[in-house]
Amino acid sequence: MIHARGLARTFRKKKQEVHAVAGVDLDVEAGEIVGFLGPNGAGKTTTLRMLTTLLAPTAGTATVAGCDLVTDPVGVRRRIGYVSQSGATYPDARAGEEVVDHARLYGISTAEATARGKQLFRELDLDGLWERQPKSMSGGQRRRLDIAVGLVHVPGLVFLDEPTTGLDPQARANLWQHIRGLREERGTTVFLTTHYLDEADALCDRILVIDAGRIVAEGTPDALKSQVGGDVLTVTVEHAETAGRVAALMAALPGAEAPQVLDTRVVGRAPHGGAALMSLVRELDAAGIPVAGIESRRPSLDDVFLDLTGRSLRESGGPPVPADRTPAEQPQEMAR
Ligand SMILES: Nc1ncnc2c1ncn2[C@@H]1O[C@H](COP(=O)(O)OP(=O)(O)OP(=O)(O)O)[C@@H](O)[C@H]1O
Repeated sequence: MIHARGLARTFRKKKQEVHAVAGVDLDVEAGEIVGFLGPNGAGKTTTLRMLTTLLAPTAGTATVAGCDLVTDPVGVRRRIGYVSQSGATYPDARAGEEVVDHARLYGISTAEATARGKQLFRELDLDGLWERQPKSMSGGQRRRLDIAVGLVHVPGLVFLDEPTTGLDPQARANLWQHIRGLREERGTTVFLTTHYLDEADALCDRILVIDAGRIVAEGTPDALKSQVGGDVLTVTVEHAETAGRVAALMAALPGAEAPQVLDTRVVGRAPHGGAALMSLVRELDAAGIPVAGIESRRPSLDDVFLDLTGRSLRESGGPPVPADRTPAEQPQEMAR
């Protein structure tokens, strides 16, 4: 459904070139739900804007929904839906009109567009808002309206740029259900960006991780998590001055990696977390170190992220990487 090779986009900013997307290869098969994850400024939106023909690539080739991105952009546009981060509805129009007008652009009759629009309003919990102006809707309602607009022409491939940002947990869960339903009932392929790791984990068949304009990992959520060696051990000490001794004990566990000390928290990784935890508890006890909490957990997608990008996705927000610096030279935002 999407096949891109060497896709790249460079911007000039204050006399400096920024390789927003620096040669991306990606393949998305029909019927897949694929999540595109990366820290702020990694190149997600730029990639989406290229794949949806809104931005010309500076290099590379791609076919999207069977059409060549560069030589047949109209063919691409006919076959896709795109819900941008900022949305595309006019604040003064009527919500229902927006949906119907969008469908009409795709040659759908007013009657059919209205029926589809009303069904989407029901599914997305927008019932009763058909006549409402977007400017008087809540942020979450407007987001769901954007999504209704992006889906009303029943595209075979949908691009969603952070679809659930600003939605409350119930609205997010509804939308996930709707996205799964699109795939199950209509075989729709979905390519989405998100900052929510639980969303990527719960919804996506496969995840692509982009950092500094390059794909740095891809796989199913489980495969990515199993790449992270060992379980995550966290000990919270009562007095920060004892954290160093705890880190030394943790580092001495069989197969452990160098732990991090974050004030009163010591975080490390070791294989077989349960057994490692038991032996750590014994040693802490023997050393007489007072502990406020101790836990072992399976690695999460955030741990995968931290491993791959040196940053936590939740706390990312770093500056763009100038073109003359490699991803490895990117400033590390968070102490590891
Ligand atoms: N029109 C533009 N002109 C100059 N630089 C740009 C432009 N658009 C994007 N960039 C830069 O390209 C890089 C990638 O931006 P992009 O918006 O694709 O990142 P992103 O991964 O979508 O980030 P976020 O998660 O914050 O939305 C950033 O450094 C950004 O500042």
